[in-house]
Amino acid sequence: MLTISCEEMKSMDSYAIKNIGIPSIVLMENAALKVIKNIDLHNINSFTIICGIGNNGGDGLAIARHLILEEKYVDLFIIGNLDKATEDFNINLNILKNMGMKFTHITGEKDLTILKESLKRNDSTIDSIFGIGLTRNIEDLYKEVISLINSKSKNILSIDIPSGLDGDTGKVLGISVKANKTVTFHLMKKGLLDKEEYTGEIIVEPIGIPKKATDTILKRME
Ligand SMILES: NC(=O)C1=CN([C@@H]2O[C@H](COP(=O)(O)OP(=O)(O)OC[C@H]3O[C@@H](n4cnc5c(N)ncnc54)[C@H](O)[C@@H]3O)[C@@H](O)[C@H]2O)[C@@H](O)CC1
Ligand SMILES: [K+]
Repeated sequence: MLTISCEEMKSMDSYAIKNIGIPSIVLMENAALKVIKNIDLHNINSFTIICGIGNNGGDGLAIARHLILEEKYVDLFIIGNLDKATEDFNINLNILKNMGMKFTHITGEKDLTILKESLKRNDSTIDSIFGIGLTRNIEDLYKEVISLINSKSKNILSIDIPSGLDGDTGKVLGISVKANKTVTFHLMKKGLLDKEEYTGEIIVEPIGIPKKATDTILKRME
C-alpha cells in the first residue's frame, strides 16, 4: 500500500488548493463527511469532541456540525490559543457559533473536570487535537487532556492521526491518544504503520484530492 510522509501530504493538499483550485474548506468538509460515514449513527448517540486550533481541529468542528444536524448530543471542547487559529478552523467555529453551539475552551483545571465528566458520560470521544501539524513534544494542559481522553473514554475515534503520534516516524511525542479507530485522509501516513496500540483500526478515506496532485508531488519527491 502506498504510504506518504506528512510533508508529501501537505504538498498534495496545497497542490490541490493552489494549482487545481479546490478551496481548502472544501477538502475539510469532504474530510468531515468521510468521518461521519465511518460512525455508526444507529448505535452511537453522544459525543465528546476535542479540537485543537489548527485544521485538524477544524475537521472536528465540521464533524460536530454534521453530528448536530443528525440530532446527536455533542459536547465540544477546544484547546489552544484561539488568536492563532487557522482560517478554516475559524470558518467552522463561526458557523457553530451562529448555530448557537456552546463550547468549553480548555484553559485550566476546572475545564478538565468538565471534560472528564463528559468523557465518562458520552458514547464516543472524537480526537481532533493534532494531525500532520504536530511538530514537538506534547506538554502541560495538552498532556493532561490526552491522558484524560485515554483513561475516561468509552471509545475513541482519532481524526487523521492519533494526537501525539509523529505522522512520519510513528514516535510518541510525549503522549499519544490510544484510539479504537483512526480515519486518515487521502493516503496512508508512514507513521501509522504497525502502531495498532495507538491507531486502532485504520481507515483511509479519499477527500477529493485529484490523482494529478498525488502524482505530481510523488514525482517531485522521488
Ligand atoms: N485543507 C487542508 O489543509 C486540510 C487539512 N486537513 C486536516 O488538517 C490537519 C493539519 O492541520 P494543521 O497543519 O493546521 O496542523 P494540526 O491541526 O495538525 O496542528 C495544529 C497546531 O498545533 C500546533 N502544535 C504542533 N505541535 C504542538 C504541540 N506539541 N503542542 C502544542 N501545539 C502544537 C501547531 O502550531 C499547529 O498549528 C490534517 O492532519 C488534517 O486533519 C484535512 O481537513 C484535509 C484538508
Ligand atoms: K487527531
